[in-house]
Amino acid sequence: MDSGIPFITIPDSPAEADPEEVIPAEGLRAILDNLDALVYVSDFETYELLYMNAYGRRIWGSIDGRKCWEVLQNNNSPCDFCTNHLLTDHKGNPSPPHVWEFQNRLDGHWYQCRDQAIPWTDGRLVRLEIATDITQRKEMELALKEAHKKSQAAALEDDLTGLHNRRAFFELGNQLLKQCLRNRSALAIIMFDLDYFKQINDNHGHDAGDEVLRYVGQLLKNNVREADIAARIGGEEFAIVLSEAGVKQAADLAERLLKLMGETPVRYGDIQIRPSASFGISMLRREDHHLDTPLARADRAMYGAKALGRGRVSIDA
Ligand SMILES: Nc1nc2c(ncn2[C@@H]2O[C@H](COP(=O)(O)OP(=O)(O)OP(=O)(O)O)[C@@H](O)[C@H]2O)c(=O)[nH]1
Repeated sequence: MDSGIPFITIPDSPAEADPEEVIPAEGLRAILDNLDALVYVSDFETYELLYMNAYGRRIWGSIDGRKCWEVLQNNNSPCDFCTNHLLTDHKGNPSPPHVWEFQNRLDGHWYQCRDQAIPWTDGRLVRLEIATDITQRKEMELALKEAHKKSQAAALEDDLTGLHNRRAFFELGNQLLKQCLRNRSALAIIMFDLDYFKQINDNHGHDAGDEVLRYVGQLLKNNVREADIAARIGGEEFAIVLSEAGVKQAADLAERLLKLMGETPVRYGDIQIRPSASFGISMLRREDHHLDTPLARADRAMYGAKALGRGRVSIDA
């Protein structure tokens, strides 16, 4: 089929047309074929393509005897996202244009489509789509969204260890606390502080100290459940919120972390550092309404562990 349209008139129908305003087919074809947009027309019932401008024919070739879904998507049946049903009302009259965005499954390009039911030259209603390629804009939007997500994540992440930072610890920890209060389930807090960390810095340098902190971060990532919150809340201070965990579970985890610190040394150049830490544990109480309160009890217990000689776990009574 020739992709040109016979005489089309502006305004509405040939009957009302002023001969002065009739645009010859060549003129109309020139306009449509030079648009930087895809324009096509298809039959509502048969999906047969009745017209496609040069923009589309350059991509998909001849439309002769082909259906829109064969040409545009290389499908064997109508597209599952076809919008034809949105283009007429329940009486079968044209609805306002439907504007939407979609990604072509064949070429991956994004298009903004403006779909509309219009009367065709023989009077029947047909589908008109005008689609503009918005791939560049879409890619920019997606890149921006990704960057936004990353910057949001970075604001909650501790740069050195990749653990949650202090802000994230309180934000997420308080959410967990409220959930546990609502469900009347247990919640445990572990807090620990590395022992004699100043000496590590003094003896081996600040970079060696940083390596120890990274090592502790990795230790927590490997041993703390995803549902729990592990954070670096100060220079050499860490804390973990364990949801639905009792005191024994928390003490077991603290003992395991302490043991692992002793067993697997941190390698820094040709030296090995075996860090140690003092742990304090507290349990959520019904009257706690903010993480500050059980954290302060875990902190007290931790100083108890320091006072008792370090490298141990102390539980808030
Ligand atoms: N390398 C490194 N050191 C840090 C960082 N943040 C804090 N520190 C150091 O951590 C040390 C903490 O020292 P102290 O508070 O005296 O604690 P400690 O030496 O661990 O002694 P105890 O806690 O009593 O066992 C200080 O020397 C800080 O400079 C960091 O990000 N990197």
